[in-house]
Amino acid sequence: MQTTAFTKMHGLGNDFAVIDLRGGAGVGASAKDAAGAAGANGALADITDAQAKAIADRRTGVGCDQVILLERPRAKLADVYMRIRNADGSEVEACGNGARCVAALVMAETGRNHVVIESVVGLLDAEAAPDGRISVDMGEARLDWREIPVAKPLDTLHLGIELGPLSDPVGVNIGNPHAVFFVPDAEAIDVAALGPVLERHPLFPEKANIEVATVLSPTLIRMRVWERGVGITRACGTGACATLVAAHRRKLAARKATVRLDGGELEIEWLPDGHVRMTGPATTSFTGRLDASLLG
Ligand SMILES: N[C@@H](CCC[C@H](N)C(=O)O)C(=O)O
Repeated sequence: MQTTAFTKMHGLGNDFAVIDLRGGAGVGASAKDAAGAAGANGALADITDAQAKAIADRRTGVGCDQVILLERPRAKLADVYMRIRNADGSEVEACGNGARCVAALVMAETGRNHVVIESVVGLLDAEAAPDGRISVDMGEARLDWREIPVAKPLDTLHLGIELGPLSDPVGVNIGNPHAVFFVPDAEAIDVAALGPVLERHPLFPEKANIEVATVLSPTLIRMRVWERGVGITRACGTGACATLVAAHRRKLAARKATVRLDGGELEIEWLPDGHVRMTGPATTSFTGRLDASLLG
């Protein structure tokens, strides 16, 4: 029986099961090539919420924060189409660490050091940096209350909600919704207790990723994250982008800074055109095959 292949990858410990649904032809192949290719996952067209959740399960599945699906691109300029499912099975719009991992895979496949990833939020340009890290243009940071989104008209620089030691976050959308709380000491915050309550706060109709950040200097920010649909993760690329944008909007940081996460550091720059550039590592851990019971 044919089983489904996956690649286990991570960006600073935020880990993924990457499943290739392109029909085995790889990047740049024509539809004819794809149809004729004996791809490992040729028969698999999609996975359900329940299957994604089973794959992500750390006790009985592969174990990961997100399941990432690679599909054939829709846009002419793109090399690959990326879809993202959180560990709870929900499909979401963006994943920064995942984008670097997908870029690294496609770069290895094509031999190019510049690739374009398509997703539901648009086209993301990715480049290999000389030191081996991957730099991705994550698109424009969106700041209007409707774009976060929040439930009512508000200045997103001061969302005004509070819970315990956390208050008045900044709202930022980097393809997905984030609420960034600034605190004197991020290490002292009980993210595991506060994160799930804030994720589901009525102000966030699509829920939100919750960041707790301490600005250590204008170019260094410590950030911890509670990811929507997952929980605490060791790193969140879009969360790091949102944190830098929020810190700059609050006049706490420069336009370019290092964001220090549990799993390591990302360089983030909010460019004058409104786009956010994220630079960091992408690591392949191993390849494997899904147990058929996970797709049952
Ligand atoms: N780990 C990601 C973000 C994944 C999606 C997020 N949990 C959401 O629900 O929006 C990253 O690196 O950006």
